[in-house]
Amino acid sequence: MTSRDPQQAESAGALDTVAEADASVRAELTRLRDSIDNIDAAVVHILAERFKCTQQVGRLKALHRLPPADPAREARQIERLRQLAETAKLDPSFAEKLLGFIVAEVIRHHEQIADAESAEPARGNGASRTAATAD
Ligand SMILES: O=C(O)C(=O)C[C@]1(C(=O)O)C=C[C@@H](O)C=C1
Repeated sequence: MTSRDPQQAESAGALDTVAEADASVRAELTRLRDSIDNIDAAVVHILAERFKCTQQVGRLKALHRLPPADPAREARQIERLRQLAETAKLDPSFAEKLLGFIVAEVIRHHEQIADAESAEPARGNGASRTAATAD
């Protein structure tokens, strides 16, 4: 029940705001929200680390003219993640969708890196390839 329909909310005795709830309920909600905030922060940090790795993969792929996407690798990741999700009692399709969302962003980054590399191959990490093949 939400308080979006005031009439419905009133008939069910629903409250409009958390501030109106009992102090013990508010305390429990605060405790749970503190944990949610910690978990969200961990997710952000973990994702940031993952993107640091994938940026390096993107540079490596661009440098060696490898395609941004690797569907076979993705199929293995999906299979592994679905199994992990099942063990952890997380919806496997949710886990797959989440991975797909992240990987789509990674591929977009890889393409940007490859575009920059092909436009200016002597810049960035491309310099090492140029240096290695110079003279
Ligand atoms: O492993 C790779 O080849 C990557 O580019 C990383 C990654 C990923 O984010 O996990 C991204 C794109 C590929 O299609 C597969 C996996």
